[in-house]
Amino acid sequence: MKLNNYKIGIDIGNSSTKINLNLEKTLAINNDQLLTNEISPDKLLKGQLQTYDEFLVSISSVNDEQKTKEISQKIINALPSANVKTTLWDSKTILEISGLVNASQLYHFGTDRALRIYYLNKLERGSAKISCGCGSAFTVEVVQNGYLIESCILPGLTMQLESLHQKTAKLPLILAEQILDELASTALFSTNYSIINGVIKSYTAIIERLLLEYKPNQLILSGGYAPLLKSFFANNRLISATRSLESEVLIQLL
Ligand SMILES: Nc1ncnc2c1ncn2[C@@H]1O[C@H](COP(=O)(O)OP(=O)(O)O)[C@@H](O)[C@H]1O
Ligand SMILES: CC(C)(COP(=O)(O)O)[C@@H](O)C(=O)NCCC(=O)O
Repeated sequence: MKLNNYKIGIDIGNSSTKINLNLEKTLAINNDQLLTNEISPDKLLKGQLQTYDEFLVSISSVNDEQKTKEISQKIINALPSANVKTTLWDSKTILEISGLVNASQLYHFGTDRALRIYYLNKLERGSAKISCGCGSAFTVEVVQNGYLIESCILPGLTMQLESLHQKTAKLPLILAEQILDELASTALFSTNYSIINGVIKSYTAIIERLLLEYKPNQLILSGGYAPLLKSFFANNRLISATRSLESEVLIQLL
């Protein structure tokens, strides 16, 4: 008899953990909050628990072993104890099964990057495909015809905004969530305008350059800041924002 499976993808980033529930929805929970509070089973599955015989949990993490264990255990504890099967993925395994030709050069990559490369390399061949991870860090992966051909890592949006404030005497702290409101209300060339303009263009200029250089037929922004960054490109049909791409791929790996 076939078991009635419920699949859960857990993508543990540097700031937050994305919990994908059976490809139906994704919860994003701050790691510090996850570590200090219990997760109620109801928050996780809203009473759907009883209808499933088996929970398949697919986990990846860019954190150390201890933090990864603590975070995943918190989530697993919120599931019914019977029939929970977990798989913890590492970058080497993800890249090997991605079929990427130069996979063996990339085993040091973060698992989030390996999951995006896996996704890009399963798309049809020919044109370049590009992913940008827009989370704690901003990363770029360019895949074409089975090879990774470009890679960048730079500070993420919050990291840039916080470091400008913390490492200078006079620059204010701007929160990522305030960017659109602030741009709409601040005076042209104000300090806030200049900070936002500089930080956002550090990403959009890279993206424009990638579009020119590699002429991709898809450029996928993922991570929490993906929709915000996409809003700075007027109607570019090649650019999409999929916040929970990595946790969806984790479910596809099962
Ligand atoms: N699906 C989501 N919905 C709402 N906010 C999200 C989502 N995913 C991430 N975020 C938020 O986006 C910001 C960047 O986080 P994220 O992309 O998860 O970075 P990391 O992978 O480095 O942890 C965080 O404030 C996080 O809470
Ligand atoms: C680059 C990263 C910090 C991005 O992490 P994130 O912003 O998704 O939390 C992470 O993928 C990582 O630690 N990578 C290891 C080095 C590498 O990918 O080359």
